[in-house]
Amino acid sequence: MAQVDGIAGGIVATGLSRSFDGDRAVDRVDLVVEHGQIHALVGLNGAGKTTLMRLLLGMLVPEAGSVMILGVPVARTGRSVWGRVGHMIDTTSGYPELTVAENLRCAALLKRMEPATTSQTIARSIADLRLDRWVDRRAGALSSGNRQRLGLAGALINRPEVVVLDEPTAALDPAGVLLVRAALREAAGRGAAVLVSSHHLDEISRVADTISVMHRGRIVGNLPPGGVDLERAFFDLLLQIDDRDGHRES
Ligand SMILES: Nc1ncnc2c1ncn2[C@@H]1O[C@H](COP(=O)(O)OP(=O)(O)OP(=O)(O)O)[C@@H](O)[C@H]1O
Repeated sequence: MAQVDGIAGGIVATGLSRSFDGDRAVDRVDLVVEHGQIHALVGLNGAGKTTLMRLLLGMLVPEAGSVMILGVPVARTGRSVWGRVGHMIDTTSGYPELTVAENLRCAALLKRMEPATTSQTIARSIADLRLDRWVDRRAGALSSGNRQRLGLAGALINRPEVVVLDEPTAALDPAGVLLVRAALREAAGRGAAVLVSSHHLDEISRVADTISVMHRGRIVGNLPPGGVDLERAFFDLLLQIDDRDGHRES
């Protein structure tokens, strides 16, 4: 288990900041995503959730701060670490010209999975995400919800120890939402550190162990998982922060 200054975590971020054109998208964020936990990130459009996830995964370089993934500084991670991480940041996942089955074979290859078990793993993954009907369809010709299912199947194919999913249910039907919920529980249940963003407070509250609220690039507080009237608690927190920082709009 990754251990940093006494903090155990699949992901440990400290003081992360990143600006675009002089505007702070992520502002001095500290975050720990522990093994066996589902950590949800909620916030308004433009709050900085995707940018934070990109920083955590080394897709963007921070101006300040540091990230450790599975105990290794993100800038120094190699294939051995990335083979233990699964993520879905873009909703248009997968190579559009390849079929569902071919995309999953690519994902398995990139994760350096055992060739002997790859076919079995792909079959399991297709069944888990209920993609059976679409195995031979090109990713580019899938509906947005099935494309998202394909992205999830690819992200989870190697049973990763760290999972980062940006709005994994955004395009999904109610059946897909249930599958994601089960997949998140399964991942955390076997000890993975799971970070997931969502705009659906009630839905995320059913699975999350921790709900962090992001606002104007900062993590400004937590919501109680399973709590009642989370929307109200969410907006109360944002108003309180805006009042404190002089951002209140009349
Ligand atoms: N590549 C980029 N170039 C310029 N600005 C960017 C870039 N990526 C993000 N931003 C800006 O950073 C801020 C945070 O965006 P981000 O996508 O991280 O928010 P978000 O919380 O994920 O939003 P949403 O809920 O709408 O997906 C926004 O003001 C956005 O316009």
